[in-house]
Amino acid sequence: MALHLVNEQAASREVMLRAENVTKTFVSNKKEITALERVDITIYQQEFVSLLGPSGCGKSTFLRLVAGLDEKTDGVLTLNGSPIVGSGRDRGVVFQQYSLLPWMHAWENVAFALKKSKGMTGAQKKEMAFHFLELVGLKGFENHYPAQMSGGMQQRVAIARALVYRPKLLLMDEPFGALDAQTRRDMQDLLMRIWSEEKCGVLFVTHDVDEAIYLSDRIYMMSAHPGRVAKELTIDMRKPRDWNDMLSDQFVQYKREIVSELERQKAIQKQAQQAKL
Ligand SMILES: Nc1ncnc2c1ncn2[C@@H]1O[C@H](COP(=O)(O)OP(=O)(O)OP(=O)(O)O)[C@@H](O)[C@H]1O
Repeated sequence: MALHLVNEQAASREVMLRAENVTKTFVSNKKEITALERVDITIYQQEFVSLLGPSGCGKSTFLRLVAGLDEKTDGVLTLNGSPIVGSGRDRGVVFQQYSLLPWMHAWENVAFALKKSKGMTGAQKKEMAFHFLELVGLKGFENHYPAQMSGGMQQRVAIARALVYRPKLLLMDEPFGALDAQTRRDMQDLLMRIWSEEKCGVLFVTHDVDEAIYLSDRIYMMSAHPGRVAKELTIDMRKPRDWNDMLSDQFVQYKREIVSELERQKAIQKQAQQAKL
C-alpha cells in the first residue's frame, strides 16, 4: 500500500495555486487572532484538493483568501503565477448556504452571475444558464423558484452559478454540510462527474473524513490555533471512484491514518490548553 506524503504524480504537473508562508491575523476586540500561520499549499492544474481539520483551524479563512474575499497578512499567494488581488472570474465559490436570490427563477439565479459579461446577449446568458442547470441534473426545473426546490436542488443551482463563467478553480466551503446523508452522496458523485467534465481545479473544505478521501487527489490536514498544515496526503486510488471503494483496504488505511492524525492534534490542543491554566 502506498501512502505518499509527496504527490509524485502531481509534482510533474503545472502549478495552479501556490500559497507560501501565508499568514492571516485578525484583530478582534484589540486582540490578535492568528488564523493561519506560514501555510504552504499547492494545487496543480485540474487537481482536486481538500482541506480537512478541526473547527477553527482556518480552512474557511484560507478559502476566503484564495477567493479574494479577504487579504492575507503575509506570504505569497498566486493563481496561475499572478498574485491574488480581490475576487475574479477565474474562481467560482460555493458555500454551505446556497444564498440564492429568492425572487429569481433557478435559471435567472445562474444567469445573474453573468451580469458583467458584456459580450453576451441576454439570450446567450439564458442558454448558458440552461446548459449548466442541465449539467447539474436540473433540466426541467429552470423556471422553479428556490423555495420550490429541496436543499440538494438549491445547492445544485449554486454549483451551476459558480460554474457558469467557467472558472479555472472551484472553491467549495463545506458545500454539502447542510444536506442529508443520501443527498450528500448523490452530490459527491455529481461533483466528481462535473470535475472530470469541466477539468477545473477544486479546493474543497470539509470536516468529513470519508468525503475528503472519496473526492480528493490530495488532502491537506490542518492543525488549529494557529492554523498550520499538519500533514499532506496523496490519495492514490483510481478515479472515478464508487461507493464500493469506501470498503477497500486502501480506503480504510487512509481513514486510519487521517483519524490518528486528528487524534494526535486533539491531544496537542488539550496539552496546550492545560499548559495555559
Ligand atoms: N473575521 C474574523 N474576525 C476575527 N476572527 C476570525 C474571523 N474569521 C475567522 N476568525 C478566526 O480565525 C480562526 C479560523 O476560523 P475559520 O472559520 O477559518 O476556521 P474553520 O477551520 O473554517 O472552522 P469551521 O470548520 O468551524 O468552519 C478562528 O479562531 C476564528 O475565530
